[in-house]
Amino acid sequence: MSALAVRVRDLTKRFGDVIALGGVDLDIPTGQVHGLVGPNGAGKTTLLGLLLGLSRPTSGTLEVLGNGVGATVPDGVAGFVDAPGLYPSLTARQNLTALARLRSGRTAPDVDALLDRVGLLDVAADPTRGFSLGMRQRLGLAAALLGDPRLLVVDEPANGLDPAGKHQVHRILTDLAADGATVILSSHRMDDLAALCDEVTLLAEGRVVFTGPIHKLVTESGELDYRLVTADPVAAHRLAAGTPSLRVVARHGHPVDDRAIVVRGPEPAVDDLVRRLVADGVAIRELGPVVPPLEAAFLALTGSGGAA
Ligand SMILES: Nc1ncnc2c1ncn2[C@@H]1O[C@H](COP(=O)(O)OP(=O)(O)OP(=O)(O)O)[C@@H](O)[C@H]1O
Repeated sequence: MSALAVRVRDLTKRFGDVIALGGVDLDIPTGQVHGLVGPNGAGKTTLLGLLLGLSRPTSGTLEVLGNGVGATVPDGVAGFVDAPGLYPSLTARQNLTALARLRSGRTAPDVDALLDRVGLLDVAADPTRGFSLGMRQRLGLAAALLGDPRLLVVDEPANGLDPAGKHQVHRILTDLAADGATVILSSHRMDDLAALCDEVTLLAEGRVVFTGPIHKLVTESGELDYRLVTADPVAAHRLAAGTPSLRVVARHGHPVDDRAIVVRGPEPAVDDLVRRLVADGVAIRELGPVVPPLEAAFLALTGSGGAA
């Protein structure tokens, strides 16, 4: 088996005048959960659709599971974009059985086991018409798992799920990767991506602006703002102002209240301040980044003003 589940070179996709993807290069190793993130309109859905064979590239090379993607998608690839397609008048069990027959020409023996795996066995006999968004996502995931995919491509798989459901879906995805499959998921939830993914690719305006391990993405944000609450805000302000490479700032939207100060600088300078506070006997009650580091990196690299 190729060490790469996905190999993309100079991939371009145009819709008329719109360049949804403009010269994307990307390697996704086998056996990892890989996150795709980016602002609205960055090209994530377009890329997922190309991987699933739902559309064809305008130009460039796209190899999946060691095979070039041409008129057909290689065996072993499954998933959904936007939302899973279901037959509303059929029950959950009937939906999966029908899909299994369509795909393999025979009834899959493991439909109930799959429904159990995604937490839908209790509602197996209910028509999917009445399913919530979270239930649809789970059934879509079960449908994608029908053929034991080696590459699973999913769009916001935890959309609409409560915390327990989200945990269950995350577990399914990480178990798949632990068994050697590759999972590519698109999400706007940076905390989900941080919890799930080995590596992430950040797209902006149809281009890759970062690809690699999450911890490296975090370092891309450079200086962060940290909110510091101490037992003695006056002393904390004085010590922070005297710490090299550190500035005391008040940011719009993050006003400094009378107990807290906000400092901006690299991590080692914040460490330095902590040592100074401790040496002066100033008790630290809270210290943390104002914007989570992943979100800060997202904003820095995409130049977005809004949240992920
Ligand atoms: N079928 C289409 N016809 C015309 N333009 C399209 C089509 N599909 C996508 N686009 C355009 O391509 C660009 C990328 O869209 P895409 O849906 O891939 O972005 P995205 O990153 O998935 O965004 P979102 O986070 O909002 O889902 C956008 O400018 C979009 O308007």
